[in-house]
Amino acid sequence: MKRHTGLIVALDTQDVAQARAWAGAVGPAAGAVKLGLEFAYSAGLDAMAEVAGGVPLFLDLKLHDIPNTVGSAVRALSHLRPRLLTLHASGGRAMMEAARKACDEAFPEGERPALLAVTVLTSLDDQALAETGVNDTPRNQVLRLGKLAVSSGMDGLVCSAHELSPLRDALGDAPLLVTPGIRPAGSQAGDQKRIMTPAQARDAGADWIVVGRPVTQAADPAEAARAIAAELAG
Ligand SMILES: O=C(O)c1cc(=O)[nH]c(=O)n1[C@@H]1O[C@H](COP(=O)(O)O)[C@@H](O)[C@H]1O
Repeated sequence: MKRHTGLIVALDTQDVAQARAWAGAVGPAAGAVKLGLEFAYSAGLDAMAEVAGGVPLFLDLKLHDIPNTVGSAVRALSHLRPRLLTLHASGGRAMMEAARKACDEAFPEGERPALLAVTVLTSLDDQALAETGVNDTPRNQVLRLGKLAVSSGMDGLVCSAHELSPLRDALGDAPLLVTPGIRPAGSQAGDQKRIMTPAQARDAGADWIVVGRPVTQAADPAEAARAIAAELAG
């Protein structure tokens, strides 16, 4: 199946004016903008909806706590009306089910965010994952957590593009698969370990790619976002 792959730009900054300027610049090329922990802890949650403006908001708060706390946190976020919301799959089944229930109860039908379970961070390679006590490859751990997350009611997963093909084989077309760790040819990997280019991620079956620094640190972020959108459409 030929799949449409959209671009999400990660606006990682503490500066509200900067985030607003980036959102305006990349908005025409991006299907959504992502605001995460750095922005939330500095500018606050209400600034997130304001900064996104008319662009759909990916609220990347990576919730990870006991079920009661995560469920309550999801309820407390409902006024922000994000399109996508993250939590950690490693929080376990009961935590994800509590998030699902809270989301279904607190958000009106048709305005519920897609709940995305983060599997294995794209900054982890085999060795770094082993140091956390997981004696398996990132690929197998992503598959394990991905199956758990989908069977716990999650709408999709955050994973690296390297795991897309085994996830599609195991879980089919339905789950939204969202891949950070995307680096256009020639750009710096930085702290990302499991990386692919936009076109490679598209061909492997991503619904969305998430790109931050290669866009926001470019001389012309609007042009960088346009070039990635063009690569995805090509
Ligand atoms: O949940 C995420 O969005 C996420 C998960 C993950 O495994 N890896 C990852 O990089 N991210 C986020 O995706 C963005 C990637 O940014 P760049 O590395 O600058 O392109 C950051 O905002 C990360 O917080």
